[in-house]
Amino acid sequence: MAKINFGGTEENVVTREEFPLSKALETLKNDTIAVIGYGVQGPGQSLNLKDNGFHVIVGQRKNSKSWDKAVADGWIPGETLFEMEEAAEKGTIIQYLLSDAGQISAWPLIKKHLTPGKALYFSHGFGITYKERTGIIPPADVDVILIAPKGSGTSLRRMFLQGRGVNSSYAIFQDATGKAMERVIALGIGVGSGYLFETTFQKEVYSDLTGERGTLMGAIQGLFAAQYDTLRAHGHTPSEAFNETVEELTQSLMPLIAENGMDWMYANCSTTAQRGALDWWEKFRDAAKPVFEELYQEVACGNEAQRSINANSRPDYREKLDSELKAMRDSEMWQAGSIVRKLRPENN
Ligand SMILES: NC(=O)C1=CN([C@@H]2O[C@H](COP(=O)(O)OP(=O)(O)OC[C@H]3O[C@@H](n4cnc5c(N)ncnc54)[C@H](O)[C@@H]3O)[C@@H](O)[C@H]2O)C=CC1
Ligand SMILES: CC(=O)[C@](C)(O)C(=O)O
Ligand SMILES: [Mg+2]
Ligand SMILES: [Mg+2]
Repeated sequence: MAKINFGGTEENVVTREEFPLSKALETLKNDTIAVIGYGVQGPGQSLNLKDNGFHVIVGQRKNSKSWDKAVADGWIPGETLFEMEEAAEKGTIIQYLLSDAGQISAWPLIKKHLTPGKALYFSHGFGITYKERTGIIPPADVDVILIAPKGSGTSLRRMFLQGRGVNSSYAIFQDATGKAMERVIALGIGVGSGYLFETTFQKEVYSDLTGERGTLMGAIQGLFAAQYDTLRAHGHTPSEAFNETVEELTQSLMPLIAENGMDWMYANCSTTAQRGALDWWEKFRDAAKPVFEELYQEVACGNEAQRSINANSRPDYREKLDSELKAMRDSEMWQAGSIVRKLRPENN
C-alpha cells in the first residue's frame, strides 16, 4: 500500500505496480465473477474483466433491451449469459450492478445465493449505507466490498480500449474470509483502474451523491442556464450565448484544466480574462456554498436517497426520466448546442 500526499494530506492508495494484473489473475483464478445487471456499469466492467482474462458471466433479465445488448456484445446465452438468479448461483463473486432501486427489488433473489465465502461487490455505497431504506443486509459470512469507478461505465470501457483507464475508490464493509482486501484490489485492477483510493461505503455514497447533484451534473447545468439566460435576456443571439457558456468551456478550456490545473488554464487566457476571473470567482463560491451545504445535509440524512428510491421504483420511472431529459434537450440552450456541435470545424 502506497502513501501518497495529496496537497498536504497522506492517503492510502493501491497502485498497479504493487498489484499487477498477473497478481490479480492469480488471486481470482478459482473465482467466477457474476456481473448482475447490464446497464451502464455492467457492460464496462464485465467486458474489461473478460478482456483482462478473468472468468466472467453476466446475469440479466431475459426479454430486455439490456439482454439483447449483452448478446450483441458477445455474451453467449447459456454459457456466459444467464438469468440473474442463475448467474448469482454460479458466481463466487457477485457484482451487484443493477440500478440502485433495482438492487432493492432483486435483493431477495440474490440473497438466496450468498452462500458462505462468496463476495458481494457494489460500485456504490448506496445499498449498504442506507440499509434501513433498502433492506440490503448481507449475511455475515460473505465478503462485502466496493469498487466505485470515478466515471461513467461508458468512459470505463472507452478509456480501457484506448489503453487508458479510470481510477476507482475501494472499500471493505465486511471481511468474512480474511481475503476481502486482496479480492477487492484484484477486482479494481481487473476493471481497468490504475490507482485505487481508499474509502468507506458511507464516504463513497455521500461524496458521490453530492458530486453528481453538484458540480458534475446538477450545479453545472444550473450555472450554464443562469449565464445563458442572462446573455439572452440582454439581446445576445443563441449561438453567441451558447459559445460563451458551454462550447468554449468544453472544447477549449476544460481540456486545459484537465491537463495542468486551473491556474494554468488562466495563464493561457488573456490578462484581461485573468483579472476578471480572479476578481469574480470568490463571489460565485460564496453564492453557491449555502446550496452545497444544504445538498450535503440532504444526502447525509438520507432524504436524497429516499427521493431517488421512490422515483426510481415506480413502474413508469423510465418514461418519466426520458420525458425530463427530452425537455432539457428541447430547451433553447441545448437546441442551439446541437447546431453549434455540428459546426465544429472537424465536422465539416
Ligand atoms: N452509471 C454509471 O456509470 C455509474 C454507476 N454506478 C453505480 O453502479 C451501479 C449500477 O448502475 P448503472 O449501471 O447506472 O445501472 P442502470 O441504471 O444502467 O441499471 C442496470 C441494470 O439494472 C436493470 N434493472 C433496473 N431495475 C431492475 C429491477 N427492478 N430488476 C431487475 N433489473 C433491473 C436494468 O435493466 C439495467 O440493465 C449503481 O449502484 C450505480 O450507482 C457507479 C459509478 C458510475
Ligand atoms: C458516473 C458517476 O460516477 C455518477 C455520476 O456518480 C453516476 O452515474 O452515478
Ligand atoms: Mg460517481
Ligand atoms: Mg453516482
